[in-house]
Amino acid sequence: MSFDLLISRIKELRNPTVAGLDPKFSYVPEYIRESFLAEFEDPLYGAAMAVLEYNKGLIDALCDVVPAIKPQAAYYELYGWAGMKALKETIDYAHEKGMYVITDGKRNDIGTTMEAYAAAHLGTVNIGGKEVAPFDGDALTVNGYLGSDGITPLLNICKERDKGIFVLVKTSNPSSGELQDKKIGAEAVYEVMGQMCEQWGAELPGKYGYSGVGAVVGATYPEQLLELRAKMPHTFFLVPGYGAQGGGARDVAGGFDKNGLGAIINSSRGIICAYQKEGCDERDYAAAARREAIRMRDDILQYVNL
Ligand SMILES: O=C(O)c1cc(=O)[nH]c(=O)n1[C@@H]1O[C@H](COP(=O)(O)O)[C@@H](O)[C@H]1O
Repeated sequence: MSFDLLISRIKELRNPTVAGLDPKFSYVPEYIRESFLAEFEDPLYGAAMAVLEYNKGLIDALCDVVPAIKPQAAYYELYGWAGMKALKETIDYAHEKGMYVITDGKRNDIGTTMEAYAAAHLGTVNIGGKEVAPFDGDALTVNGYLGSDGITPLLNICKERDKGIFVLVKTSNPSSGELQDKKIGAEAVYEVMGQMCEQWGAELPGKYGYSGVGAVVGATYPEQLLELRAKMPHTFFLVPGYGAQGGGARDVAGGFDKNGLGAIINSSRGIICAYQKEGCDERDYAAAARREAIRMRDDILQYVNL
């Protein structure tokens, strides 16, 4: 009921990073796109299956180096029901290969509806007396700005099924300060949300000192990352914004504790589009992703005592 599983895998591979699987169709190598679109009459189905093939190649190349993947749900919803099938099969395939899965859904709603999101992504649904897990990710990104009603249903499921959540605290995007930096008394909105994460997490303690309620803090705000690390000692951070959004290894260093734990750094385009950046043969896309994942790991480990 915490991030113990994720942290164990990070320690085992000595790699505090996660590969974001945000498979925009133009990132999928042309030879895969063409073959799947030719095979299936329904373009949405063909596209979704091409994405799945691309993801499997990436997972095969990354699974012994990178502890986790973070599929971003938007890129699967894009292909309708077939995209949902691709998301589920991506999650299952990553699990088969020993990877931890953070479903990036940024879900939020009022209590009863949030229960449905929680059951869909982390829990089970009872159908005719049988408990079935629809997506079965290990963790889910969520928006906590609806307050406790939107978080409590997740805590129950995290407790029962050993899952975790990452709550948006200080996001990486340029306009995140429009609301998140506003002051409530002496504190910024993101600090208040950070304290709420610490409180929610008290119900889900973990053996490394980090609870099952994590926080999203962007690599593009290194000062806030450092500040929040000190103020949120029991909250594990998911740190997006490395690479394509301009964040570097020095920027993310403040997210870690003295044991080299406390954060996992995400790169999506940087890893999955590495072959385009390298300008190598598109058939080497998975090997290029692996090279970039290793480079990223070594880059970050310069600043992290893991
Ligand atoms: O929750 C997230 O993962 C997230 C939060 C945030 O503040 N900023 C952010 O970029 N993300 C996600 O992290 C990924 C970043 O992708 P790249 O910029 O390509 O590495 C995307 O899937 C974003 O949706």
